[in-house]
Amino acid sequence: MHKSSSGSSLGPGGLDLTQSFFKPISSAAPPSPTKRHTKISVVGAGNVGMAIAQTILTQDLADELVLIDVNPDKLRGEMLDLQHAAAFLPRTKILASVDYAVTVGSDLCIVTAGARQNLGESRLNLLQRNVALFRKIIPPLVKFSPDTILLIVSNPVDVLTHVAWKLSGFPSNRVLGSGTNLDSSRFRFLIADHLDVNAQDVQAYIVGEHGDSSVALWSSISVGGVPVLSFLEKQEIAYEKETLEEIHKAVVDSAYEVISLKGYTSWAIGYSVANLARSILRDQRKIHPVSVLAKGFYGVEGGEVFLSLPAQLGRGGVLGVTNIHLTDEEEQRLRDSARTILDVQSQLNLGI
Ligand SMILES: NC(=O)C1=CN([C@@H]2O[C@H](COP(=O)(O)OP(=O)(O)OC[C@H]3O[C@@H](n4cnc5c(N)ncnc54)[C@H](O)[C@@H]3O)[C@@H](O)[C@H]2O)C=CC1
Ligand SMILES: CC(=O)C(=O)O
Repeated sequence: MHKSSSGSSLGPGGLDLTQSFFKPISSAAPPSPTKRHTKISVVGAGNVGMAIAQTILTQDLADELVLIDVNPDKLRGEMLDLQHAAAFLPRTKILASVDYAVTVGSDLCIVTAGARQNLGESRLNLLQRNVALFRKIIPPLVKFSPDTILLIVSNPVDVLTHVAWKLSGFPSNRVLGSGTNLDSSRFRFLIADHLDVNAQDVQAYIVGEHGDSSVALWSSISVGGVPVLSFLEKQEIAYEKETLEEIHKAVVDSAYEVISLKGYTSWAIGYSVANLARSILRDQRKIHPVSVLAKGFYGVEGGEVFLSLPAQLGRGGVLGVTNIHLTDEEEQRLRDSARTILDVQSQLNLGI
């Protein structure tokens, strides 16, 4: 007997044995109409797509998980490898295809397909190669799931989130990029390590570009509810501005270092994106630094630009942007980061 990818139990000769194994209970209540069936599609079954897929499975975030890629052998291999873990995981139907029809009715589409950085290469350098792919990826996703939320991960993530927004024709609340959710986790890890506390007790945001021009919001960092910089100042404890700059530089250098050591980054982005998927699909209304349409927030003007700001996420996608107090210097750095992205974006002619 084998279990088909559609989930039915087939005996020899294709005989459907489901009815023989189970006597239906006629009085059993039908499935609750309030329990939604949740479907997530992941485009790109590479290092990042598979790290996201496996985290989604272990965290029980979807009833149905779909993988899409251009490489059918890799795709089927990955699908089978995950399906073979069924006995150890919450029940999730796993499908894979090169045909986007399989994504129909997805609640969330996560795009990880595309070129990744070579040793020392910047994220922005990937732009032309990945825009060409997005022209093939976004239209069929939209066709089969017109009500979906698009979560972009491929780099350069901020510009590609803008491209996905344009190509989809969706309202901006339904298109976001994973942005600096990952950078902020790296930041929290480094601060926690420095202070020997738990990273989950550190509230700290990196905003702006997911890349070299990102901005660390030092003025709003708190640990266990204690605002760190004002605490040090009140206690007259001296700290070096250079130490802060070094921690931010370590965040910016993180991806370059991991890529130089193992060739790509995957586990942290897997957890980061699964964390976003949970907030969206379970309507958690949590605040995450993610790439959103930033025009008009924090003095960002001069064009339609996506970059990371602390945003509240729920079933409707991006519900709002929180109004954290920024120092003049932080606000200026954020505007500079927006300018960096806009300069790159201005080289694109999407013709949309
Ligand atoms: N935003 C973030 O924080 C992060 C973003 N990334 C980015 O994620 C992307 C993927 O990285 P990896 O998974 O390491 O690369 P990878 O090379 O392992 O996987 C890319 C996958 O995309 C597939 N692909 C190529 N063209 C496609 C198309 N037209 N349709 C569907 N699939 C297609 C390839 O067959 C491959 O399986 C890169 O752009 C990378 O820079 C990586 C880590 C973190
Ligand atoms: C590759 C990448 O964008 C990252 O790990 O931050």
